[in-house]
Amino acid sequence: MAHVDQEKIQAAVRMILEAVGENPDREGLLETPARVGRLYAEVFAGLHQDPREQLQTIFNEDHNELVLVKDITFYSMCEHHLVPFFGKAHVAYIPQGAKITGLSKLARLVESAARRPQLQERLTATVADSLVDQLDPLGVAVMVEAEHMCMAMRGVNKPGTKTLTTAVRGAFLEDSHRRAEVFQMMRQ
Ligand SMILES: Nc1nc2c(ncn2[C@@H]2O[C@H](COP(=O)(O)OP(=O)(O)OP(=O)(O)O)[C@@H](O)[C@H]2O)c(=O)[nH]1
Ligand SMILES: [Zn+2]
Repeated sequence: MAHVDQEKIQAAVRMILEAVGENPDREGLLETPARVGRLYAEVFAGLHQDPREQLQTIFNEDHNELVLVKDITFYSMCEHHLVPFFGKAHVAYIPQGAKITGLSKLARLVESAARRPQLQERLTATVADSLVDQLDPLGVAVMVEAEHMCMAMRGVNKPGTKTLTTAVRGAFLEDSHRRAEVFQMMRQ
């Protein structure tokens, strides 16, 4: 809850309720500004973190083959409309120099990068670049599949669309076979 000005959020939510023609003093809405304040503290908790900090657990294990954690569910907030986009991230890397990280740390990395006003492309690139920075791996491949509520419930009104973004670094960039293989494993 740190770093979030609860008083300011509550005043702002009250103003939004008034602006849309609601009565913020009716019984059902009395606690809403406080609830939204707590909600924002949670969904924007990554904003004051450096996602790379999630990768501080490093094991000395000489495994120079693919590591892939698939189907990491995440919820993020579209920075244009402040409504959710959500889906799954698939994170792969090929370690080198006997530097591997804890598997859960890959999911924590996605969480940290997602919990802020975000773009899907930036989320994808941030996950890939954090791994490059912290582990100096031979290669990194990240794929994110998401549905954007701003496309589903308003605007173009197209529920059910899926947006896929990728970020590849190192060996996956240079070797099209490796890249095709890892993308196939991610989509299986
Ligand atoms: N590239 C990218 N675009 C996104 C993402 N999230 C939302 N958008 C898009 O951001 C765009 C914002 O477009 P604007 O024309 O400024 O806003 P708008 O009038 O609300 O646009 P519509 O959604 O088309 O109604 C829309 O096309 C959204 O689909 C994202 O993660 N990446
Ligand atoms: Zn949006």
